[in-house]
Amino acid sequence: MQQSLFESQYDNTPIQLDMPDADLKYYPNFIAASESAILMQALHQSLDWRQERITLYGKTFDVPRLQAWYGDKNACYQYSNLSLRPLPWNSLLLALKQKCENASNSHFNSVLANLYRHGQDGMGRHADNEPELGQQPVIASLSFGEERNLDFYHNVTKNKVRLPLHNGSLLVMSGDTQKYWQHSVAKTKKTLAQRINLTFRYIQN
Ligand SMILES: O=C(O)CCC(=O)C(=O)O
Ligand SMILES: [Fe+2]
Repeated sequence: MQQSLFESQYDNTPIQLDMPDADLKYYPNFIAASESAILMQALHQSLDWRQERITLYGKTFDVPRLQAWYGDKNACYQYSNLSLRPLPWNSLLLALKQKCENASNSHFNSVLANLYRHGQDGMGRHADNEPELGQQPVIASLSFGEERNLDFYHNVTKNKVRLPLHNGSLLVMSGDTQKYWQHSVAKTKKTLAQRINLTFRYIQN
């Protein structure tokens, strides 16, 4: 019999976060700490991490993190007038995708991987509300390594909620979350170890 990639009994009971106009389910111990350390190292080594650049007001900057985009062949997304093709899945990403699909009862065809190398890496405020994600996208966000805060901002009430995402956790964002809330990963001057986050998505074509 094939051995399972995931040996441990994980805790698959989510915490439903009490935030208006959002559907957020948090699984603090989705993957056991011992496994998360191994998975983090495997992701670090096996993904094709790239330094993307963005142009803002005529100036070009390095994005403050490394990224990799994997998925089904046809799961392209539009980015600054470019149609970006994903890299083909590897077996580790496919296994993690399956695990997130089972938990969230959803289907994903792509994943954006982000590597935050230290405290000075982060992600600016945004919503994952691109048209190709549909009206009420389900996004499964898996975190490995250093705990970082995901800060939510309500578009109308300006309410702020800070959610620390810890090693081996899963956050499933669905319903109207992207419509009413933006989120960011703040930079910090603190000395922090690396973190890898995977956001599984379904791109409609
Ligand atoms: O790193 C995180 O927890 C957030 C990533 C994110 O918001 C995204 O990939 O869209
Ligand atoms: Fe996001």
